[in-house]
Amino acid sequence: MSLEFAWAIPDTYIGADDGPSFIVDEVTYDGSNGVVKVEGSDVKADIPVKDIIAVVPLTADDKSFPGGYALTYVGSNDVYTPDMEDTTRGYHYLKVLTLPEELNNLIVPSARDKAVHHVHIIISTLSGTCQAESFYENSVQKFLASVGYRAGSSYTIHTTTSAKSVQELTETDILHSANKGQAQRIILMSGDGGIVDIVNALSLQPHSDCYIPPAMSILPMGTGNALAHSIGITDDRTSGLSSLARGSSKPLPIFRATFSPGARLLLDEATREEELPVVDKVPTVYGAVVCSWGMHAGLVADSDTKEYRKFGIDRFKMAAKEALYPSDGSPPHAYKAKISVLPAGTSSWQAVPREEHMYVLATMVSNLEKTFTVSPASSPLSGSLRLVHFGPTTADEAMRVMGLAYQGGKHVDEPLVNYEDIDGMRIEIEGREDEARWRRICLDGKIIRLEKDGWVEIRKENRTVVDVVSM
Ligand SMILES: Nc1ncnc2c1ncn2[C@@H]1O[C@H](COP(=O)(O)OP(=O)(O)OP(=O)(O)O)[C@@H](O)[C@H]1O
Repeated sequence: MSLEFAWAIPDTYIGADDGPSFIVDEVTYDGSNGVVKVEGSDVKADIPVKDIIAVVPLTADDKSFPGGYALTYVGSNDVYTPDMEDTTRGYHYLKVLTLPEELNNLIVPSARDKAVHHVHIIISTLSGTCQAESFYENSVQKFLASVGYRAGSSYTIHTTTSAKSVQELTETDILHSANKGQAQRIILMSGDGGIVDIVNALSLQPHSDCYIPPAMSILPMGTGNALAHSIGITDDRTSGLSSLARGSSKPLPIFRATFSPGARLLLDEATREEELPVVDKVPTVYGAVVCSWGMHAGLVADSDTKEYRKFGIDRFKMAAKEALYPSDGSPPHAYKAKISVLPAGTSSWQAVPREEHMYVLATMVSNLEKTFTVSPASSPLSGSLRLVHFGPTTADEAMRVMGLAYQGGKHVDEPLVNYEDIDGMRIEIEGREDEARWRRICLDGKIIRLEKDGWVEIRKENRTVVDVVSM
């Protein structure tokens, strides 16, 4: 099987402004190892099919390639002969005259061939290690241009300026259009925080009868990126671009958390606090990823500082070590509360037969990080809610057990760990924790402090407010 590449076009080369052009003599496709081989006088590359973002049919105005295709893929410096310099991993763009059948499923229509509904790009500047703006400028913008989308006419860019930016945009523009029955695409360049802001802004207000859930494409730019990892968006090297180009949308399952009246959202490294939104007189927050208390909530809260954020994903492990091995040499904290669960498919609450706890985490996703499989039985977007929990143990044992989550989720096979399919969970502090830091709840990365006799209850929510795009 052979492909006929003509050249890489310098002005549409994605990833650098002055990419050189190449004459390609021979291109072959090897189905057995899924690799497209490009060989020419000054170019040589093996392109794994996994690295191909999209194949776009060229329209009649591409006169030099009538009936051809534009092929975009994640490039690397192996596309060049050694004497050519390229230090960036960019997104390359080639024109192809004939396409082997095996690549037909990678074809997406050009924006010029279809009606474009409204597209919002949200660039969350402070997510993760602050890469969203540069990824937009160096890659996303150029990729969208290669499939016929132009900033301004076919999409609107929204760059965050505060922690409220995503929420404000969603509850004004996006909700308004959804309620008018308009189909929308949100390209979200953030971590899980941007997702929970969108979910809440769309869930807390009433919907019209003609409400259309916006379709959200995630380009993961956060630290954990739990939802993106759990639904396969990061399975290839295209940083979410292949799902954006070729994915389809499915309803995003969510849960509802209700809180006691004195619960407060902690902000700005816990220097500020806010009341929670109220629904039917009850403080309410919606989530799509996780609700935890104990060790996990503590380490997310403690590591959400400017200092820790510099360390990227390592901030969670660093904070976990500090929580497990306190500097005064004392053992890790034994968290005290009454916990009840509503087992899946039942209608009666059951108390967890344990007074003290270390790890209590309910989740709708499988992975909290790419390799941290907290709930191995959770399948993508299935809507199941699973609870992982265990009681007090030594720091070394907690490290060992949760370390097994990095081995495909083997921690759930440990006798110490309880793992349950649930429809709901309730945590009641009952005045048993004096210090505020032991009463922190993590909800999709947001930190909410309960009062001394406070409580939180979560339940699966049976409605769709937003769709999510995945392969
Ligand atoms: N310009 C800004 N000014 C202040 N806050 C911002 C700004 N841009 C983004 N933020 C806030 O930064 C936080 C980023 O959270 P996000 O979840 O996207 O990234 P993360 O916490 O690194 O990743 P993850 O939740 O996946 O681990 C959000 O709370 C968001 O509101």
